[in-house]
Amino acid sequence: MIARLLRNVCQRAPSLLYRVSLMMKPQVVFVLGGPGAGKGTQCSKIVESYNYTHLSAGDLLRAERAREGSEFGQLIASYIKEGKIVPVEITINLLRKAMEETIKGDEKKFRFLIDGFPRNEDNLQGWNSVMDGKADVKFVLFFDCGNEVCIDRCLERGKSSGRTDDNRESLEKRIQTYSQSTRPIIELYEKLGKVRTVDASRSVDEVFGDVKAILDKEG
Ligand SMILES: Nc1ncnc2c1ncn2[C@@H]1O[C@H](COP(=O)(O)OP(=O)(O)O)[C@@H](O)[C@H]1O
Ligand SMILES: O=c1ccn([C@@H]2O[C@H](COP(=O)(O)OP(=O)(O)O)[C@@H](O)[C@H]2O)c(=O)[nH]1
Ligand SMILES: [Mg+2]
Repeated sequence: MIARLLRNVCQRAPSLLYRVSLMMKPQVVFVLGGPGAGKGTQCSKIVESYNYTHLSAGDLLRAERAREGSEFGQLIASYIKEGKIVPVEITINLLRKAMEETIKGDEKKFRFLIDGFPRNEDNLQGWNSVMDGKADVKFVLFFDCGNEVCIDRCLERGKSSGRTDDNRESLEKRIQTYSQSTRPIIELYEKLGKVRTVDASRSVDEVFGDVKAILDKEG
């Protein structure tokens, strides 16, 4: 009797598990750090080995800027060049849509690396008002890197990136925005015990070694 019951449960387990996975709330890791700290590079490496979808807020904004007929193209272009942070109403919609489309395409894809967001108080408020209760922020993966290294990496990237903001003038503004607006957000999460910090000034592989240790521990 008990054996039959157990066999029944075991046979049904895969479908039960599948149903549970359908109900999974999106699990989010915010990926933060200065311009050029290596957020995008490390996210690309993470998705090769872990079950995460990488969403770069900057990439989504650049795509929206390039989209024909976008009512926000001009605004986004000027904010990016000036190193300012785009009003959250625009960014949060792009992020929400990207998350929804990912989950719609495959219900098992509910883990997200949200790269380069939230960058200021406005971003955080926008996230909380739109996503609160709809997604869990597991932790912030913080790529800690000195300003000089960040600037050098972006200038090097600027030789081939075609980005309008990988130049000295924009970079000075981006670094200022990072110090004044983004660092306080990281500190806020730090107080909640939600920041996992990696020394990002080392080689890509050394940095990734620490990232793997964090992800393996966090599950
Ligand atoms: N650990 C590293 N050491 C040296 N160069 C790096 C490292 N990580 C990334 N880079 C390079 O620095 C530039 C910025 O990296 P990227 O991942 O785009 O940073 P972010 O997304 O934080 O701006 C890129 O040209 C990238 O190839
Ligand atoms: O949530 C975001 C993310 C990016 N940006 C803008 O996009 C630029 C480039 O961001 P990205 O994350 O691509 O730059 P990175 O830090 O990776 O070099 C920023 O300086 C901002 O102007 C923004 O306004 N809101
Ligand atoms: Mg990036």
